[in-house]
Amino acid sequence: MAPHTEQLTRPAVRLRGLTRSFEGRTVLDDIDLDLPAGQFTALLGHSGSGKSTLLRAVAGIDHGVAGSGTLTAPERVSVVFQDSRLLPWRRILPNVLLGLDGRDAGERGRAALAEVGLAGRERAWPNELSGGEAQRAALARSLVREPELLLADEPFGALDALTRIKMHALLRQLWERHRPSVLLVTHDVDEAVALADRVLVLERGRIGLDLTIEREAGAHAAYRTRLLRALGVTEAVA
Ligand SMILES: Nc1ncnc2c1ncn2[C@@H]1O[C@H](COP(=O)(O)OP(=O)(O)OP(=O)(O)O)[C@@H](O)[C@H]1O
Repeated sequence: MAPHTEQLTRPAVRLRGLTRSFEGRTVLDDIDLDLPAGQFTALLGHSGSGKSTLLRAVAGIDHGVAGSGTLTAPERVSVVFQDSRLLPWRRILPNVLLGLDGRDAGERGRAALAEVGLAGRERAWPNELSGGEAQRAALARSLVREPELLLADEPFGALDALTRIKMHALLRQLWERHRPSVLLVTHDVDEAVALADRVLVLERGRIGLDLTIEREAGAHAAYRTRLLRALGVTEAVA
């Protein structure tokens, strides 16, 4: 996977006037959004605010949903979900390689597995992996396709807190190495601030806050407070 040094000027994704409704109820209301190439963006919002609907629209997998708008997105898009979606009847390497061909596919699959810390587990069955390992395999399956855009819908939502922290470090490391544009859907404010360079807050069908995250020591708490306020959340302990 060739790292590129592209400037953050050419948008990888351009959405214009995106509207989506279910049974007459508008979930996304005339959204315009540019995701610059190589940027790591997190999308925060309350449950039901339309985060997954927006991600599916960007992925082009919301056929049959009522709506309008235009989308420009790269050709190579990978999607990771909360559940690894590994096929239980295939070993890990064939799962990672699913639908790929070419003489070097096996080698690339092994390299991707090594990169996510699963070297030596190529012949394991999905049910032999822990939840965290299964998500590592899902990341390898995405990476081996060399995506220009990586869409992740709460990929760590089902993991325990410690595994989640390790996965955060892994995802950030993979992003730094390969620089795909990333859109990460999460409802975890700390996850958004820890990983992303830009955090969007979705509310009432619109992007209510568009926050650039500067990686400075000690800045995390201030971003956290600002995002919680935007979400209308009060913490029990100040
Ligand atoms: N296929 C569908 N048919 C009907 N309603 C839907 C459909 N998909 C989503 N919705 C509705 O659209 C709204 C937004 O759903 P969406 O899954 O995008 O929210 P979300 O922010 O991702 O929520 P969560 O954080 O709980 O996953 C919800 O009210 C949901 O019930």
